[in-house]
Amino acid sequence: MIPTLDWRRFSTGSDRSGFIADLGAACKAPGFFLLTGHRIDPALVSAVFSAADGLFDLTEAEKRTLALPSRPKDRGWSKIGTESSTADSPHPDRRETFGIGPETLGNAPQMRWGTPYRGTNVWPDMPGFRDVMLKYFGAAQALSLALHWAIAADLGFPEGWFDARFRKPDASLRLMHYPPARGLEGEMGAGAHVDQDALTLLLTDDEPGLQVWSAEANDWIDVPHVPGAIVVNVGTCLQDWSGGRYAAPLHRVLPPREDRRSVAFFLRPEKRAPQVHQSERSSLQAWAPEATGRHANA
Ligand SMILES: O=C(O)CCC(=O)C(=O)O
Ligand SMILES: [Fe+2]
Repeated sequence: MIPTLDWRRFSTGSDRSGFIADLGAACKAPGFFLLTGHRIDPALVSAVFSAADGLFDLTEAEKRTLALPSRPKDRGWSKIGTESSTADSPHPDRRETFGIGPETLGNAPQMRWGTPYRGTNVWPDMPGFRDVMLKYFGAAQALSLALHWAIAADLGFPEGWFDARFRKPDASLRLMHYPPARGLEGEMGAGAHVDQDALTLLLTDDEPGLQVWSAEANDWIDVPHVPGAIVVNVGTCLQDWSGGRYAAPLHRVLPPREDRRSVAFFLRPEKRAPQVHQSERSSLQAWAPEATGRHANA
């Protein structure tokens, strides 16, 4: 149900047109695919998970020093139960998160005013943590930009169309830890939502929980964990750029049986709106006006 695509078909040129066609089909439905052959070092991925485990293992008092309450979701630590992926849900997400943004953007003067989604990173006092995260941030960003070359070809956009929009991409890395379910009514790891970015690259561990809504099946379907594969999904920004040909799929995370970890990399274009709830689709116009087609050269 969730297609697997081997990036080497595109990157080595062995089957570019086949890869582009399969990628396009996957982005239309279900809007999720597994990417293999991507050349992100498995040792780097393990190091990211180990560093994330180390962070979430800190005491609550230590983690509180890494929380940036004015900028939730984007940078720093966020405690279990403080956020909700689904609008107006009485059940907050049962997960703790740690967000990292682009270092360079964060240090620009206009980024220091507490604007939501902007700001400087906060780093735990843990040897190697920052280096590992920034190295993975760079690798995930490069891969997500390269995927857009194939996407441009599928959508019939001129070469470089996306490059112009991602010259200084705004992106973030979110480490997530879902504690085991307590079995309470309505409990959810992450409520049903669509991602408000162009593409999301997700690393999962082997604890199940992630599900995507399938219109075809008229049901939730499990997104499998395939060792070494990266889970990729379409966000609302790319959905709009594609004129609705691609779908930003609704997905959620069920409360896991055992501790579950995941690492999401969100790629967005340069322009960003003030922080809005994920359900407020009209807000897209504020940060990706070209997505509406009304500002073709924005
Ligand atoms: O943890 C996961 O597997 C997915 C999380 C997610 O969908 C998100 O943070 O947007
Ligand atoms: Fe998501």
